[in-house]
Amino acid sequence: MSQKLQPGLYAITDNRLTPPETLLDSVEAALRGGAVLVQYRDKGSSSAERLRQATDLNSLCRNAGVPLLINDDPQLAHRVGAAGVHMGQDDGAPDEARRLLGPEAIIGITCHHRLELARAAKSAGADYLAFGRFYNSGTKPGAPAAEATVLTEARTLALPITAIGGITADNAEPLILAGADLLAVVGGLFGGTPTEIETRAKQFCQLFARHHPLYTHSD
Ligand SMILES: Cc1ncc(COP(=O)(O)OP(=O)(O)O)c(N)n1
Ligand SMILES: Cc1ncsc1CCOP(=O)(O)O
Ligand SMILES: [Mg+2]
Repeated sequence: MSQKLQPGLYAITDNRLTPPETLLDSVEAALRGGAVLVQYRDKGSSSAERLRQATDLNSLCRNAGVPLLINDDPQLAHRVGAAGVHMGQDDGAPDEARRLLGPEAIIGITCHHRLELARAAKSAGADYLAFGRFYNSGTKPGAPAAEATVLTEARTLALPITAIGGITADNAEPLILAGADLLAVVGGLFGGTPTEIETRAKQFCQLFARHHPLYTHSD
């Protein structure tokens, strides 16, 4: 792994499953359950609402000692002092995000199922490479499909590897065994009560404890 990132559960928020009224309680529950990284992903809210939510989430995550990344929006990450940003292939230039956010920032890049995108992401200064979707996803049904073998192949790039897309505690094990360091999860984590979210997060952590050689988180 890297000094910036620990292996484990990567919790991603969602307008539908973590609406503004439950956002903080839901993320707090995921953190209690052992999430090691959080992404604020909001495709629907106004920029004022996004600023408010990102600011609140940043305080929550900072207090928990867990990095918060902002999806798509380096400017918002900079404005709230978040730990970094996640960028897709159409979300702008990673080197501009790096200039804005600085060398310590965490920049993750979507690579779909393609190693050539992963190589380019590494050259562009990515801190992790994100592959997926691995299973059917209610959150992003149209995302290109990937096979677990790409996780194993990407190990040669020597960067932390994230898997995403339809992941639940029941189907996650093969992805960790294939080489995922982080499992990025929306629907398999959020929704329901804080107790349910915490329980699901703990189930992911148990999988990491069992199968990831570098997993150290303890509760
Ligand atoms: C960890 C992680 N991996 C992939 C994505 C997808 O990013 P992108 O392709 O830009 O799609 P949107 O999330 O912006 O719809 C992600 N957000 N996080
Ligand atoms: C953002 C994204 N990119 C590829 S699949 C996906 C959605 C992840 O959400 P879920 O865990 O609910 O499938
Ligand atoms: Mg994006």
